[in-house]
Amino acid sequence: MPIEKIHARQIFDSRGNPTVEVEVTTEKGIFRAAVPSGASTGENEACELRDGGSDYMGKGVKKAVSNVTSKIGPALVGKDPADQQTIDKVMLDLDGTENKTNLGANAILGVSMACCRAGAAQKGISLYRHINELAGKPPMCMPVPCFNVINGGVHAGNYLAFQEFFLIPLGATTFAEAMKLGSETYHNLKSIIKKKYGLDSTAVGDEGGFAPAVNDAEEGLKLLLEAIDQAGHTGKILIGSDPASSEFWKGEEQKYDLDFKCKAPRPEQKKSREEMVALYKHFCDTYPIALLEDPFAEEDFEGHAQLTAIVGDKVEIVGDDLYCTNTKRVQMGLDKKATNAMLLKVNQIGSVTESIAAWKLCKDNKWGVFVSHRSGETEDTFIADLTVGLGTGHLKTGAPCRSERLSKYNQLLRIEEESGLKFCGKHFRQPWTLESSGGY
Ligand SMILES: O=C(O)[C@@H](CO)OP(=O)(O)O
Ligand SMILES: [Mg+2]
Repeated sequence: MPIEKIHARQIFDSRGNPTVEVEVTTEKGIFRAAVPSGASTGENEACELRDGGSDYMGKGVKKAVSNVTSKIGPALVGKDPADQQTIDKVMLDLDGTENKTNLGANAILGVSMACCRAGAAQKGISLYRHINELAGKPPMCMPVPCFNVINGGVHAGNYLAFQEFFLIPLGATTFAEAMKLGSETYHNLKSIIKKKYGLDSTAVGDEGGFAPAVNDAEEGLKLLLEAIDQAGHTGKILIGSDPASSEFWKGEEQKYDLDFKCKAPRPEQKKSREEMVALYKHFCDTYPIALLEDPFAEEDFEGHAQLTAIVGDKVEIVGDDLYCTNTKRVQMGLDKKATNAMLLKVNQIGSVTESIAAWKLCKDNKWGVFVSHRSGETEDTFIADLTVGLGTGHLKTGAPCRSERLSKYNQLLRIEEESGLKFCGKHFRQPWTLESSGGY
């Protein structure tokens, strides 16, 4: 049942910016996918093609849409949607550039994900099972949802430098229970923030987490512990953070500026790499931290490696901007022992096949893979199925509120109900031994 038609349109993401939506038609129906977009983007991400000019503040995606309808569509009509590798290869060849600057990673990814859905329908199986087959059938399990409940950095209007603080409900026994732990703690956090900082501090950032006027990251960590305690879930929820530190790295001074958003920056908040290593070590020694993502800037492999050497046996150190879901960058990280995990964002690399390749490189080297949404999201739920299909064991897709975040969590509730797969929380820490969890 070959592809009959490929259509695309401009829709809007959760920040109100234009993005690409693609529809692939086969005899089985119409299969749709929408492309997310980041704010704290890595330098090495594949090209997100924007129109420029004055419409939509330059952020229109009409060119990418037209690349789908006028260039990609004609090249893929008649092809088998279940043959993901060929679909993606045709697009990469057509684009012909290293970074997808010709057609746009947003155009290519939209088609790639929509074809993946069409391929699953053609085989008559769920999307996560189709992805699992594309990946060579690794053991599957229900992932630990990492809820980003405090927002800072470039995602929020407070002065907090660190971008994300996660609740990691490892003590749950099912995905549904993990949702309960996350949701109850989120609501307790709201009441604590309201009492301490006032009602206006309960406004939320781009990913649905609160954006209180805390003084520093440590105050954020303490708020999480208080909320976990007040919710009655102490011992069941660990914590994590994505400082997204490329955003506050001052290259000219070789310093990390933790007051980069403050009107009156405090001199002691400008820290060297070594001071940052010491700060993270203090956090890991003092708080139940299971994961740190992008603790150092995107070219600071050395800072990452120093931290991984010290805390990597018990804390997952994840490279996001550092790798951009790109096998070449991941290989650099492997060679330098920079981290012990990679963040997987499908639009950083721009196709399903290349995302699976990055996952495989990590898996073969016993690294964790942490699947992620973008701060600009749509109601598309693709990453929920991707996480289960690859058996990555954890994902982050924001707070347990706002529909563009909940659409993924809700899809995982459906998958858990349909599949009966086990929740793999107990395997969160290194060594990463999903195989022993008795997955699918
Ligand atoms: O840094 C991140 O990990 C992401 C997602 O949380 O943010 P953005 O999409 O803005 O890059
Ligand atoms: Mg990140």
